[in-house]
Amino acid sequence: MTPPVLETRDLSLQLGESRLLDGLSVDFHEGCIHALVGPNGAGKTTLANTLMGLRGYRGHEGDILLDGTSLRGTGPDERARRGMTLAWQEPARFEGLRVERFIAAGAKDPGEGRLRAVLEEVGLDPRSYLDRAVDPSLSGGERKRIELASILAMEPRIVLMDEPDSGIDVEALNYIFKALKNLKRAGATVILITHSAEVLKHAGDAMLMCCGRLIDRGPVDKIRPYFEGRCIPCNHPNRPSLGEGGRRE
Ligand SMILES: Nc1ncnc2c1ncn2[C@@H]1O[C@H](COP(=O)(O)OP(=O)(O)OP(=O)(O)O)[C@@H](O)[C@H]1O
Repeated sequence: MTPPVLETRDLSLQLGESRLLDGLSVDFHEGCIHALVGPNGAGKTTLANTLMGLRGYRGHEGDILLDGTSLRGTGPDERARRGMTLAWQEPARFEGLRVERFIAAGAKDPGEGRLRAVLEEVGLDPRSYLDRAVDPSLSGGERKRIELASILAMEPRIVLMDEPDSGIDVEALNYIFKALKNLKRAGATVILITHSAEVLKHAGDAMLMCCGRLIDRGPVDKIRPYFEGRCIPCNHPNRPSLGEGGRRE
């Protein structure tokens, strides 16, 4: 495997009383699609926010390295400049901005031909969408696809995607899978947060998180039992099958 592009070393994040990340050491590689899975509240989005250096997530212990260099002291703008991008569960709206300008804003090549191509790549007809406003008149799925188009246009090195399939119909999902394949082919590192066994199939490896910790990591088949209700035992406080002190009954 190639050296890691992005890695965390003993990464922990305490917010108030809660330890949201707890000693996470993980690495992410060029041209790989890494799935990040785990139950609600496991800390997946928190990890994505921390990797991206968002406000409120920078007071962590441990380190995050990009190309072997610590990202300590850098914010999301600097990380974006170095090729990192995050697609949220609920994409930002940038109310009123035209789709064309929204996509062009971060595009490596903001030429109209490229903007049209990325819209087509996510299955949206540029003739119908380039002039639309990014506002509530777009459906949730349309907004999500437009955000994905904007990410493709950025030609990022590292893409963090939080549940790219949520609110997406079957046809659109196929476009997302194609876009993932293209990102991988272009050498991007994709970190895919998902609750879907279908999406998991498109990853090269998977990481199972729970309670802010890395529980297991390996080929997708190793992690698949989690999706079949056969979770790897851990001390998740919300598990009904756990007795006092977090032990299995
Ligand atoms: N800013 C915050 N302050 C305090 N607690 C937080 C904060 N952000 C998240 N949490 C808590 O941290 C835990 C992890 O949340 P996170 O959103 O990272 O989980 P997740 O694995 O992405 O879950 P889901 O699958 O439900 O999206 C949750 O218990 C959440 O309530």
